[in-house]
Amino acid sequence: MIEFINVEKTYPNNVKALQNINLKINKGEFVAVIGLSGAGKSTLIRCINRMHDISDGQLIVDGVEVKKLRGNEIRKFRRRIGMIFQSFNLVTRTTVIKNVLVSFVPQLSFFRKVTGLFSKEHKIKALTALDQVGILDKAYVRVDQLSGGQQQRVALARTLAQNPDIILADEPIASLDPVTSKQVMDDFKRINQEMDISVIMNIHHVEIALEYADRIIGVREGQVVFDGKSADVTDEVLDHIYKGKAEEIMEEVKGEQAYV
Ligand SMILES: Nc1ncnc2c1ncn2[C@@H]1O[C@H](COP(=O)(O)OP(=O)(O)OP(=O)(O)O)[C@@H](O)[C@H]1O
Repeated sequence: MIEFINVEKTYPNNVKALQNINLKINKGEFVAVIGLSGAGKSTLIRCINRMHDISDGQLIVDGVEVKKLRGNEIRKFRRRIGMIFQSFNLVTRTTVIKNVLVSFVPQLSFFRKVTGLFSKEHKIKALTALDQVGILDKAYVRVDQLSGGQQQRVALARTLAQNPDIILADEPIASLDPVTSKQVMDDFKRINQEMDISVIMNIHHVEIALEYADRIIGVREGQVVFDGKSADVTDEVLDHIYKGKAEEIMEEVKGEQAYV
């Protein structure tokens, strides 16, 4: 379980990105975090694996208080939490399987690190992960020959190969077309359901969030302003989460009408 207790995050430039966050996310949940740009979605997700330190409160992941972890403990902790980014973060000049095998590097002996020799067991794990996201046939293809959706699947396979309990996804479909986005979201859903891996995703596409996530966390100005089932998200709820944006659009429309 992931638990936020009165979590606050203030960046060094004094921007208060998170305030008074109290949340409990159970194992196996599929959660979408939605809200305006700058609302604090990325910060909220990135505190979970300590890419960002919280400024106050407690963040507890499966009984571990994240801010108390030191050095090697942080590396070990992060191995249980996969992270998927909008930009895939792959080495595009090399093969798909090598990109997945990279996830095992921290576990290798010095000899294997230096020689780049992966064990048979690691190779089987990497191929299994590629099979789980439907791109086993691409294992020996160079990443730069794949489509955006296929590249995101490689990133997902690299994460799966670590055998994570939690996957954090920061705008995973932001640079994909609608059809590919659906395919990648289907992968996330299947992984969530079949492997019981919690998925916490920051996403701009509200309709997709509602279609795939079981739970929606709405963030506005660093605070949780909605936390409930996707099925309970009405237009009024969305107005509340995106308050301010509607007025801005109306002003823009008015401005354009005046121009016309
Ligand atoms: N490294 C940083 N240093 C200082 N301020 C930051 C930093 N990262 C984010 N912020 C600020 O914190 C606030 C929350 O940012 P965050 O990136 O979490 O929002 P977001 O909801 O994910 O936005 P987007 O959808 O545009 O990515 C914003 O005001 C942002 O400018």
